Amino acid sequence: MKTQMETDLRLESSLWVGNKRYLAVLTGWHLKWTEADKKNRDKKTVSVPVAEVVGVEEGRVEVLPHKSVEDTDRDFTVFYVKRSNSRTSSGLLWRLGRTQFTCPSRVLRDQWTKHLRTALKTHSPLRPHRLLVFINPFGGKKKGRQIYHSLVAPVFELAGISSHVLVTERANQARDHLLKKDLTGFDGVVCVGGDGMFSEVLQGVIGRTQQEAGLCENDPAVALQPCPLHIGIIPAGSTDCVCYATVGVIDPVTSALHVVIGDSQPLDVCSVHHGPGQVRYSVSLVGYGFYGDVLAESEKHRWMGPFRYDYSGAVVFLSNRSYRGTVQYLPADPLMSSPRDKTRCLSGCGVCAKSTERLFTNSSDSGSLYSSNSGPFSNGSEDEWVSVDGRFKSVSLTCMSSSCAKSPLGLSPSAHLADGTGDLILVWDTNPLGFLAFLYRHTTDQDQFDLPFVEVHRVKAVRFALAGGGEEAEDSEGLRGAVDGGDGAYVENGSIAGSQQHLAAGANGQTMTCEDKTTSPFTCGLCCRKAPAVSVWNCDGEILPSPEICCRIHGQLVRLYARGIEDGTFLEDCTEEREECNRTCR
Ligand SMILES: CCCCCCCCCCCCC/C=C/[C@@H](O)[C@H](COP(=O)(O)O)NC(=O)CCCCCCCCCCCCCCC
Ligand SMILES: Nc1ncnc2c1ncn2[C@@H]1O[C@H](COP(=O)(O)OP(=O)(O)O)[C@@H](O)[C@H]1O
Ligand SMILES: [Ca+2]
Repeated sequence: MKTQMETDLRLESSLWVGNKRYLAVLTGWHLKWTEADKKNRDKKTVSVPVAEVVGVEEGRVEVLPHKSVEDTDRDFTVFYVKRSNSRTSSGLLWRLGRTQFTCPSRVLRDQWTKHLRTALKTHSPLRPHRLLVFINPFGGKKKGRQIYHSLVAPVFELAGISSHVLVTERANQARDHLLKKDLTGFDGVVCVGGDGMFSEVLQGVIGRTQQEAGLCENDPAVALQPCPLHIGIIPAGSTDCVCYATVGVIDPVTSALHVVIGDSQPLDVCSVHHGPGQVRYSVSLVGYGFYGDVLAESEKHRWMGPFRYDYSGAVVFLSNRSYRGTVQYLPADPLMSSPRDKTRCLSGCGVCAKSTERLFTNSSDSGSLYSSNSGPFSNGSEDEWVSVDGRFKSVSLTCMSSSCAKSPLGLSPSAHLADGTGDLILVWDTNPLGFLAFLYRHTTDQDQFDLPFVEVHRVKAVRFALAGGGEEAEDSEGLRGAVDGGDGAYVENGSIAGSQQHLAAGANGQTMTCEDKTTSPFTCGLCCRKAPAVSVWNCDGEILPSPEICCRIHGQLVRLYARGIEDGTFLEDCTEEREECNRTCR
């Protein structure tokens, strides 16, 4: 049955596109045009969801590279999202589609443009009108400014968005701006840069929301307030993992189009408490051991650009370190999903939708996946925690798949963007070949968890402590956890004598000079034969000063201008008529 709104907006006319006549129809939800003078079976219909119309302009208009308007009074131009199936990435590339229509009269032209604009307002309530844009001019290959001005700004302009652009002059400027300045009138914040830049915006937006709600964000027991400002990411960094995992491609135009049509993707956030009053937020990687060491090493080679991670990855791999520690985790409900279930979180994901229901319809949860009596930090829940200790090559926690160009399926391919859980990946000490196999599997579709020294758990919270309360004086294989796998062959590499200096460095967050005068404790595995006993935490590309942390996943704390990864194979089935499709074509 048609709704009143659909009936009111319906418009049907015979229009021209070039020298062909089309029957154009605007219903409540779609704009369609079908060739009029063809036999039935040759007829092609182009169908664009109103939600994916970017803008409507009078005249014959071109946009990229520069806007030009040929002002004729019977023409109008529609700009919309057009998909192309990119073979190199997991999602779909979006391009700006453009069709110029000619009407029989000016009156009809004005009717079309008016109806289309009304339909846009009605169907896309989240389209931004005013955006705050931060550009990191030094991210990735240092092309942030160019990317924004040549590819993104014209799309924003076409969609009638007014943008306030700030090119940052120092690290943390975007975060401080969001924490302190007047943000009235902005619908969203866009960051042009990499994961580090996104992380700044994340800290700022979450911090500001909690300040305004009068909540203490440093308290891991507090249910944080979801953020009202949407965040858009224009990828111009090194790893660009948050963009890749939420859109499926690294492409500034695709991301700009998600912003202008007001797409909305909720995202889980992990609060990482790393000392009294110290909190950071992460969405992709909280990693100790390998990923911490790679980040620490890579900071010395920033001049290499994105390649610094490959270089540092190889250096750290060759240094063959492992670290002792105690990991505790609070398992998530195993009936909801599992990190080994081989499903993927795609646009319109059912698991995330169930989580939205649980989060926002159950009032006793007061906006949190933790009810008051089963929360990880409330009294009486200690027995729900699982504890393992031993020697690890790497301990990682991710709230989402963390896919990126290096690893197209990511750190945890079945993780969900918005299910209120994270995946904890424990890689026990093993021989270098085993660890290389683990790393290598990230670049293929082989299961990196199907190895005897790897385990993965879907969790709501995690705690990490140095084994023996930070006293790294003894190194006992007896501390090894119950899970078998690592052969302990390289235990001597982590032997402690002589490495106290490095332990102090890790714990205080200071850079110290090792006995052999290297500048960082993280390279001493190569230069002084005695590896440090303690690694650092990599929190979305930021080194944390403390090795002892406590993490909690906050379900759907922020929203991005994105819609999750669109499944290209699905699209192939429904390019003609997309009426029934509520996933890719919504
Ligand atoms: C043998 C090939 C191994 C490939 C292993 C690929 C694993 C990739 C997992 C990537 C997870 C990414 C999570 C995102 C982290 C970002 O927040 C964060 C900040 O990004 P930004 O600088 O863009 O702001 N990025 C990072 O911390 C970088 C982590 C990257 C790790 C790459 C490791 C490469 C390893 C290469 C090993 C080579 C072994 C060679 C043996 C001879
Ligand atoms: N103007 C600036 N100068 C120096 N550092 C900056 C500036 N603006 C942002 N940053 C910092 O640069 C770091 C890396 O930025 P990012 O955009 O993530 O690039 P990349 O992906 O190459 O690391 C971020 O942590 C951010 O805080
Ligand atoms: Ca999640």
